[in-house]
Amino acid sequence: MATAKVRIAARLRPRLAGEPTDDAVRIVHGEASCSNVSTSNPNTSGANTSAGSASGSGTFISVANPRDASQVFRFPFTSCYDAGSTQAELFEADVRPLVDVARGGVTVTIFAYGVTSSGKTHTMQGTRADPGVIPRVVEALFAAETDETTEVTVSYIEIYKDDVFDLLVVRENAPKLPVRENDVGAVFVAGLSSAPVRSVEEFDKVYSTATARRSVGATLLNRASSRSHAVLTLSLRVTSGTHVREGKINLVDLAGSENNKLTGNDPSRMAESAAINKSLSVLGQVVHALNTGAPRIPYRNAKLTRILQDALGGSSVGLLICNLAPGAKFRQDTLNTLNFAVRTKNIENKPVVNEREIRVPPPAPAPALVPLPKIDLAAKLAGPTTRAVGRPSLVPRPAARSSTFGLGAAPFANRLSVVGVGALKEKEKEKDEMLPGLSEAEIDARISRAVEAEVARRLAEREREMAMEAGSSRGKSKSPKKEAKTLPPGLSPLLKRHKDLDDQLQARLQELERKFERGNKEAALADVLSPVSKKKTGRAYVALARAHSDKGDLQVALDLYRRAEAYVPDNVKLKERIIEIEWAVKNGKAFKASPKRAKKKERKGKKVAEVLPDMDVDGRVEADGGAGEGEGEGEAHDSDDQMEVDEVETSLTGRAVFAFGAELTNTGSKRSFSVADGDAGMETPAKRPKRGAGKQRVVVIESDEEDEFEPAAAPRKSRRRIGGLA
Ligand SMILES: Nc1ncnc2c1ncn2[C@@H]1O[C@H](COP(=O)(O)OP(=O)(O)OP(=O)(O)O)[C@@H](O)[C@H]1O
Repeated sequence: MATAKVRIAARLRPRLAGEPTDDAVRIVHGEASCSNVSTSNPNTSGANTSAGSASGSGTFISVANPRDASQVFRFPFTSCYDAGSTQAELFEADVRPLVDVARGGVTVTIFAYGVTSSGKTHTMQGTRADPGVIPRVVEALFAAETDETTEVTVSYIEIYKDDVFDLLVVRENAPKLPVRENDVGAVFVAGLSSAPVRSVEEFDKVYSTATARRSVGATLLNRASSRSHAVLTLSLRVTSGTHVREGKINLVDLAGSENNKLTGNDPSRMAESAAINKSLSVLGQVVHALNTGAPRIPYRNAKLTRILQDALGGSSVGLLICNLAPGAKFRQDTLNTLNFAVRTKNIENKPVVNEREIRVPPPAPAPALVPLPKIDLAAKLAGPTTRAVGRPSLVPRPAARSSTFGLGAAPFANRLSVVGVGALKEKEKEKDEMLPGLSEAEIDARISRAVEAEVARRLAEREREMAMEAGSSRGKSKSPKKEAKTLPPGLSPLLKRHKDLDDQLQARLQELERKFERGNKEAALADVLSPVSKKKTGRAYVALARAHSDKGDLQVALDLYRRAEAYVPDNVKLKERIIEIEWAVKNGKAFKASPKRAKKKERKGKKVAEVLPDMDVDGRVEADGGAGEGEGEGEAHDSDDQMEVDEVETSLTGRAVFAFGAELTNTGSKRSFSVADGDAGMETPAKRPKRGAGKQRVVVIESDEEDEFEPAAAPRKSRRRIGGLA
């Protein structure tokens, strides 16, 4: 399958009671021409003649610049839904086609993104009276009239404060689940349960029970605000004749980015908010890294991005629904959301079709001279002779959580299956050597005896080993006998072996978790510091790292730079430095940092340095738009307003330019843009014209292939929030 870009649909929610009416954010149906919309266009919403929604090259979202009323930003997307749009319209135009894609054996990920209270849950879940994407997808799956049989299995997780919980089990019994990667690199949630559903009603039951477990809380902006990201996965197994296709639909309701000044969050909500904002920030970094072709994509920096890895630059087909809240109050958030959408739009996935043939075993040829053996069907069904048919699934299948042996069960099962495979091979051998005339039951009985003998032999061997180990450690251990006595009386050797394997596995897992915790300690500390403290700490580490790097002590420098990264995770320049030093260390090369520039305060006076505390990776103060190395993206993320840093970046020429996606992508044609009324908008703040001076400028933030670029201008932006360490 060819590459597929992530599709974007933007939806503006209606004004809620009490919200002021203003035109800060609008969907403009220009020359919207549904007639010229082709359904083959990857970002086309299809024929949609409703006044409530629109698609086509003339439709755009218009947002007045929050800092300069004379500017209007335009975001031309081909799927734009205004406040009057219905759930059915969005579903029919943008979602239903993807249901068919999933039925074809592809993984589809649909995620709702937007500021808190922008309508994500309404869009994904909806209400009984006005169902959203999720119930409609399920209905479409079961309503499909086809000769194929579709089996649907549901799993449902929430990511709450960067921990993954299974929503299909009651919270008291739901431990945090680890996210793991299988040997082909597919990410999965280990120990996640799933439930087969055979009808809309069955799904409804499972879904509504699980949804009630989701973490929801009231904020000033939303009485029922989602405090977690929720990922509902519908796994499809479509059988058509001798072919099976395995597709998946991930339906993601992200928690909304939050501005704590508006949400009025209390301390516990603030902690949730920090986790939400951090994971969304990592999502932004992933998108940015993909767009800039970065060598390392920071999927691992948050569980959310690890889980969505396949949807972002992976093998799935993606649809991003951007939910927008109307009005000037949310204008900055709206710009951030649209900025994110523009960048996401350029991500290319390489969808993979999971299809295989069911191999039906050929009928055994009848022996010419030998009488046909009598087949004991019961023994055949009960015995260990069942053989796997066809290739293994391409979809990772974590161990079922229902096992009484918990995490230890999987490896034990594997060991047993090793015995089983051996037995099967023996069976084949035996079968070949078998005198004709033996019945299937007799063959199976022999096999069973062989398997039992093998199991008994291995257990005895293991027992002997354990006895020897116990003997050799008797002198060291205080009371080995006592330890042995702690085993439940009458525990069979088989169960003992289970326990050993369980213990070994648990110890290994704990060791891994400890390593992971150690690795994340800095990040955890960084989470609780204020933005200013984070920056200061990051700066201190950078200065120290620089000193070591100058001394040629690169390994220590690298370690310190990495620690700095935990405090300023978005600093592009710092990341680059880390990569450079990693390379130097790996290849045994010397590393020479660029010479330090004069500090800002030395150049412009101390006062300026104090009010512009941004610095580069080596601890230098960054000039305000001055020539230099300030290509790093905004780094001054804080939990209140972290996405603001995406708005402006300093170009290599020292001019402020948009970071609204298009110019950051690796599609050369979108890198540059001009300014409507001269170059004024591109200048540094000192050179900017006064607000409102002259005619209104229109800035087109991104363009679809069919859209023409219009003049652009830079938004006014407090540069103090931006510069950063790089
Ligand atoms: N298209 C719509 N039509 C009618 N009401 C809507 C629409 N979109 C959102 N709403 C209403 O707006 C409010 C906020 O919506 P919702 O809870 O879906 O936001 P959210 O983005 O999921 O918020 P959070 O991130 O805080 O969970 C709700 O009362 C919801 O019913």
